[in-house]
Amino acid sequence: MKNIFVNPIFWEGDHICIIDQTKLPVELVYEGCRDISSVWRAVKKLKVRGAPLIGIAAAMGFVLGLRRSKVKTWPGLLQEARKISRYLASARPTAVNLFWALGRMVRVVEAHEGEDKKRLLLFLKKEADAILSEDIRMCFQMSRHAACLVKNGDSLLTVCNAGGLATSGYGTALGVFYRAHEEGKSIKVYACETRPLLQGARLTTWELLHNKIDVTLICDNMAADLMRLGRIDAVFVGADRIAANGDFANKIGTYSLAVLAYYHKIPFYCVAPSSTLDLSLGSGKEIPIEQRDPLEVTSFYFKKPIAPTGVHVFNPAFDITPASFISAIITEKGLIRKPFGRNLRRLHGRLSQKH
Ligand SMILES: CSC[C@H]1O[C@H](OP(=O)(O)O)[C@H](O)[C@@H]1O
Repeated sequence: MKNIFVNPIFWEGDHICIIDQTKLPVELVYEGCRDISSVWRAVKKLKVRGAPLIGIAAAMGFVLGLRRSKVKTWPGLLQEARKISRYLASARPTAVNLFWALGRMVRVVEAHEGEDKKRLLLFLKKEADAILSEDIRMCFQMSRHAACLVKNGDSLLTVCNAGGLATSGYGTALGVFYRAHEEGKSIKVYACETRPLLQGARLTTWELLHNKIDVTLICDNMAADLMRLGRIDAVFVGADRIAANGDFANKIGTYSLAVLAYYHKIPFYCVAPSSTLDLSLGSGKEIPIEQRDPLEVTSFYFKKPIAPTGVHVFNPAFDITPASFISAIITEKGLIRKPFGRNLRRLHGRLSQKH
């Protein structure tokens, strides 16, 4: 088993414990979530963030919510389950993992209709644990499939945080870097700071330094020059939702890196588990993009204003990268190249139906 150095979420007795990622890198703060609204708030405020981790948190929050509910009998339990699912689903709209995980939890309730609540909760806890352990396995598998894409001495670029903090502990794009490092390859990572919430500056650098991987922090607007100077050998990013044709949503700024990489003939890879696939969507045009609080842009991480009051703000949390810009998508089932539509279906079948 590869080393997992960070545990972003876990059960602590009867409640959920999370790393509050908004406090990193200054403080490593663990916070207890004792009810469903604290899980919802943690996802909304990005205390817990990253597509796979949002799904894991939703599954655990679902268990917490039904356990604390006063409803004990049927059909009330099924109605309550669906209400909990709708509530948690309202936290953020883009990462399909949230809806995929909640769909699994509701299906467990439907499959055990009439069951005693105590036993039902055991089945639900088992499902939430499975979602977590599957993510651990998928992240390791993706890092193994992608190992052939990283050569000794490579300089790699990434955006946002697609690491252990965004998943069950090992990461998607960063899991590739961890694996390369574990195999003794000498790599250098350039991390885009990722305005406005600075997941790259705060979280990716924290993870990579913790794992003794050479990391250089850059402003988002410096990536083009690094590529022009021939300093980047490949780009690896995560994803929040991948449509059937391979278009995918990821942190805002990913699309510009894809265009730059394409222009500079630099391989561009998207690393994401099948829980991030939404094959019910034909293309990226159908992926909902979260619009966030303007204050994230008009202040420097909410600490001090950096724009005059009254300025209009455009603050989408994600953008869409068309499949044409992608060299390969890496899932737990392997390296998927063009034509993505056919190859995603071949490898992942009818996965990720409408949620
Ligand atoms: C492992 S993919 C994580 C994915 O989620 C991030 O978004 P956010 O920090 O807003 O949750 C970003 O898109 C990452 O690539």
